[in-house]
Amino acid sequence: MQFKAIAIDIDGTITHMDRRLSLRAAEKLRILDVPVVLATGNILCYAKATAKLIGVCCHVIAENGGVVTDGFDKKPYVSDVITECEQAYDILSEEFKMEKLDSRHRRTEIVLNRNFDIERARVILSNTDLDVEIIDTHFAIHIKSKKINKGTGLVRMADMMGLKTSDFVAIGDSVNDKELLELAGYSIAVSNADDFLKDIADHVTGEPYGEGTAEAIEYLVSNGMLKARDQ
Ligand SMILES: O=C(O)COP(=O)(O)O
Ligand SMILES: [Mg+2]
Repeated sequence: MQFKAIAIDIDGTITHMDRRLSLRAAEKLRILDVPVVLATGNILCYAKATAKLIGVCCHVIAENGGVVTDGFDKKPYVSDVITECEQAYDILSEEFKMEKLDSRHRRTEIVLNRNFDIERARVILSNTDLDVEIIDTHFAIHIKSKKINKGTGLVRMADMMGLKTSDFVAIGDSVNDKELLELAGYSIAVSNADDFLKDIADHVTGEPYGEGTAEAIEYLVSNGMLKARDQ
């Protein structure tokens, strides 16, 4: 089966463990002859800069699906879900000293340094009626609305591109990639991924991090599942 596009996570999937971009993964993505959608928990300007620097076009799902755009200079779609996240943050601040990350640029969720007791925070929030969850991607902790995720972002993006979510291959490493991998027509987890993600993926790479993604793209191209440009 040939797929029409790829949606791919950034941290832990096209990077090394320390978040340096894997140049091998970037080069493999750049030579694909299908649209490359970066799908990330990072903020929009970070994701757009990553797309620009890799040399792929402008399809970005940022903030775990809260922010979606199909053009570098277009006004993005921004979900209206920040208020509950702020209320959750205010409640948790009474208990923990927390450090927000990128807060000036983050529009739909709150991201925190991984330096407080998440389990305890989850218990506190479970005693409220807020429709939010706390997720830990191993890179940061997100207080996010349960109404959005990279899967809802993919539905929106597919619609904008005139595609179905099943037309996509998806690659990821972490809990915030679950819905993305579930909705894609074919899903790949890099070998450093959380075990539960490897269990739901159609294919798991032998190599970890960006090396795993480079391996995955070679596999997809050599099996006729994605088209690459002639070299
Ligand atoms: O924002 C994070 O915590 C991780 O980012 P990612 O979705 O690109 O892996
Ligand atoms: Mg990741």
